[in-house]
Amino acid sequence: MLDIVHNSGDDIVGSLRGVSIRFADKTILKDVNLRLIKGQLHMLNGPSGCGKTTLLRALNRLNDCFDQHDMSGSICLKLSGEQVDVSQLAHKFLPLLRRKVGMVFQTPNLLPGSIIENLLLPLKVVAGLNAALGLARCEKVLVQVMLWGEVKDRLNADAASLSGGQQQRLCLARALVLEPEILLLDEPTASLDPENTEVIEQLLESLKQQYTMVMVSHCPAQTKRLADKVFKLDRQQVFTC
Ligand SMILES: Nc1ncnc2c1ncn2[C@@H]1O[C@H](COP(=O)(O)OP(=O)(O)OP(=O)(O)O)[C@@H](O)[C@H]1O
Repeated sequence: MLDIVHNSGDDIVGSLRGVSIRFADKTILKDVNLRLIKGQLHMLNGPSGCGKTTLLRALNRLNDCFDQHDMSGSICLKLSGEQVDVSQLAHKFLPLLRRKVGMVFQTPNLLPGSIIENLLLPLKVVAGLNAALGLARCEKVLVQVMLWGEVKDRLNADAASLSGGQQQRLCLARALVLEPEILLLDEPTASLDPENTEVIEQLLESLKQQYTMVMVSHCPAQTKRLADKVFKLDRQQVFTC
């Protein structure tokens, strides 16, 4: 079913048409059609194992990392003002796609190293930026994720010494430092206590206008607090609420 929303074409930053995804002989999603609207937080809900993470990963082709994966249909994203058919992108463009479509995972997955290295390394490897140029950008994103005040005096400390909530904010900063346009968030508060969950939720609320977000959540209250649009996944289909 096509998501019928009367948005001007300019507002649509993503269109999935007839997307089906299989792992080996198991169909996970079948003939999915949906639209992503600029600056909105789109929430994916649904029972465990229904394919929420699989759908997220399709948007930046992370499912390609797994064997026996097969996808058909088209996923068009508007990136840097141009329509890109993600499903047809050659492998050599995937690092650029993943830079523009950043992802934050359920549990913080920091790189081994210091706080600042967690930001400078992706900047160097993915964006080719040297440390001198990168530092200003690191400060900007650490401010953006409300972490600067807590880490500015210990940027060279081991990132693993941060609390769980701080680590998750650093993971968000690591995605933001690459200047993405779309953010994929896979249950980003699942491993956090209520206090840290609230901090991350405030943060996501503040990022809404600047980024188009697609997020997975199992929590109805969180969905109510954050979502501009809800997609419910069930029995291989996606329904717009
Ligand atoms: N790399 C993979 N190889 C084979 N099967 C996979 C792979 N990734 C996911 N699956 C299968 O696809 C189905 C959907 O998984 P997915 O992780 O997308 O569900 P989910 O809705 O995010 O679940 P949860 O809410 O429990 O995190 C599951 O049956 C899972 O076992």
